Amino acid sequence: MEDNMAGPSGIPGMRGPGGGGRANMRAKAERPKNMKNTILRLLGYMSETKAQLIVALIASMLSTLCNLAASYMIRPIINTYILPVDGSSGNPQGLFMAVCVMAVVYAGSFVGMYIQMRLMLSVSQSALRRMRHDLFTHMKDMPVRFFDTNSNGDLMSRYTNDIDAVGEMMNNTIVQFIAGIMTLIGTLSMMIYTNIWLALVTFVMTPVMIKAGRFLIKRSRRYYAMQQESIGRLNGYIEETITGQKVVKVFNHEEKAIEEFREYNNDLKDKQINAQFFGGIMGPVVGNLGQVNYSLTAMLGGIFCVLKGFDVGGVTIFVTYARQFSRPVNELSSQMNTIFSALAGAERVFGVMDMDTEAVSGRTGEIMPVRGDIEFRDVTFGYNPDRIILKDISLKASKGQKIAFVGSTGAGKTTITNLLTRFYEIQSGLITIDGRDIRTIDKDELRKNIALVLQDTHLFTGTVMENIRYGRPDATDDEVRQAAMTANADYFINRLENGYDTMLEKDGSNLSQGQRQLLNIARAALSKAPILILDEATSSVDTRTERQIQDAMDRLMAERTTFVIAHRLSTIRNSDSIIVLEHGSIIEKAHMSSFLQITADIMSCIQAGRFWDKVL
Ligand SMILES: Nc1ncnc2c1ncn2[C@@H]1O[C@H](COP(=O)(O)OP(=O)(O)OP(=O)(O)O)[C@@H](O)[C@H]1O
Repeated sequence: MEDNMAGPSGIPGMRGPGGGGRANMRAKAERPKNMKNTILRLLGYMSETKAQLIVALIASMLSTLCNLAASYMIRPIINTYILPVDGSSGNPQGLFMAVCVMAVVYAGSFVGMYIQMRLMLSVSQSALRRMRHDLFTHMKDMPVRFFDTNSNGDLMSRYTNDIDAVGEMMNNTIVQFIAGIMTLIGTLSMMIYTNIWLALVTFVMTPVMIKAGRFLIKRSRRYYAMQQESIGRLNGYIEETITGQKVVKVFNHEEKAIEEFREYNNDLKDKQINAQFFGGIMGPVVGNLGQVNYSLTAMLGGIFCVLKGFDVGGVTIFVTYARQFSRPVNELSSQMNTIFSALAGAERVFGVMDMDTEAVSGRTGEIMPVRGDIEFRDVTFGYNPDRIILKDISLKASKGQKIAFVGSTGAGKTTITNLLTRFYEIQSGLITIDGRDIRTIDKDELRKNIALVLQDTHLFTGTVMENIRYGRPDATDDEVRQAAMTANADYFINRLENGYDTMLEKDGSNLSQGQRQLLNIARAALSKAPILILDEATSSVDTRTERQIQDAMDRLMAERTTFVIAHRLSTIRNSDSIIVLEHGSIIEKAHMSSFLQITADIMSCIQAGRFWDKVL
């Protein structure tokens, strides 16, 4: 068996249909992962329940020994009570007693196996719980870039397929593997002890069996890694299609979706056929070689009995051992399916755990108050260093000012806000808050000072009250209600069946779009953050709701330094300055100092950019 688990089994950046992670996939595939390391890390996870693991191993060892001893007891039973070597007649009474003793020894083997199975369940489930916990806590600290470039389905499959595969291995395989090796050694020793010449037959057959096993293992290992990858890709695609099913339907993309799905599905089928074939064939191939071994030893044993006076009891136990010997080899090789699936899964999980997280302190409690003066100085940025998105951006916002960003789609408005929150780091230039370089401010601290209202509202499963409280977990019920009033949401919440205790279904799908936006605003209103980022919703709602939302946003912006990605003329008019972006550069900055100025500025903006289409 080779140490290196080659191939793309541990590819954390792999993405489904979008393909964003393919480059990542290649990069990782170049660096083969270390199988030994993976096993050691998995053992590390099992060490929490070390005592149980040790007892399970001892129980398994006792079970194997009892099994070997019980098998050996057949020899004296035959030679003493059935076909006594001294030629006397059999002894049924003695035989009964001896068989009873043998049954007790077999029962010992069963009890050992039972104890081992029960303990291993607890060992493996504790290890899996820790793995899931570590993966989840690590993932929460991953930078936004990680989630932008990995499909949800692919990430979800780390928690499902990959960890399940590891669980399957921990539950059964490890003990079976160790018990198998022990049975192998024990059986071999007993065979040598019983008859060295017959044992030689087995010795000759063993390398043949191992060689055949190794060949198949090598092939199936590669296909197993590919199968896991393919599952991740398929999951990613299913997840994208399910979440975007409204879009799929409305654009009549069902056929196309089915076609693409078919591709991924076929790919998985091909990979699975290969993986299962090479994994599954291993058992029968090695098993049949074992049968050859069994027949040869039976034949030779018979000849020895006739010609050399070898005892019948000896032959009987030898053929039993010969059969027993092939069983662990057979079992060990068929366990390889599970083992490789599990190791490929574990490598994918560890792959994510080994990725760099954002440096966050995880500090909770009071936030260090900032005033909210923001400055961008010659900021240049690209999501990929070779494709610059923002060029030399310089702007200033004093405490409480509202800056409206306008510009055609893809101009870089959202990107500016991504930099202020440090979801992405700038390549050059400087961003300061109250004169402090934001890179010197802890990310947790920084983000606690920023409230964010995004276009796509995200509501969690829970009550309305809990969802608003997400903005500040320590807020009292009264404060939540107050925030809902500020957001103009109080009225509609009170009319819900259970008011603030109404459970929101998946992502608030039992609310209207306008209501979801109002809850989003309420959440930000609850936060005491002095800086606000507002991505104004473009979706149209009825005029009354529109007015309510506008009103709520105006109240939200009061007293806070606000960056608003503006889509409404009213928002632009109420801003202290507007910044027109085009292809990542500021092409116009206009300050709203007087009515005349407003008109002039808007006119110049119309001339400067195509944003007017959008504003209207
Ligand atoms: N996560 C990302 N990875 C790589 N490129 C990105 C990413 N997000 C945005 N971009 C690119 O950055 C550019 C600016 O995008 P941005 O989202 O800032 O535009 P925008 O002005 O907010 O557009 P819109 O009004 O349509 O929301 C676009 O060309 C886009 O393709």
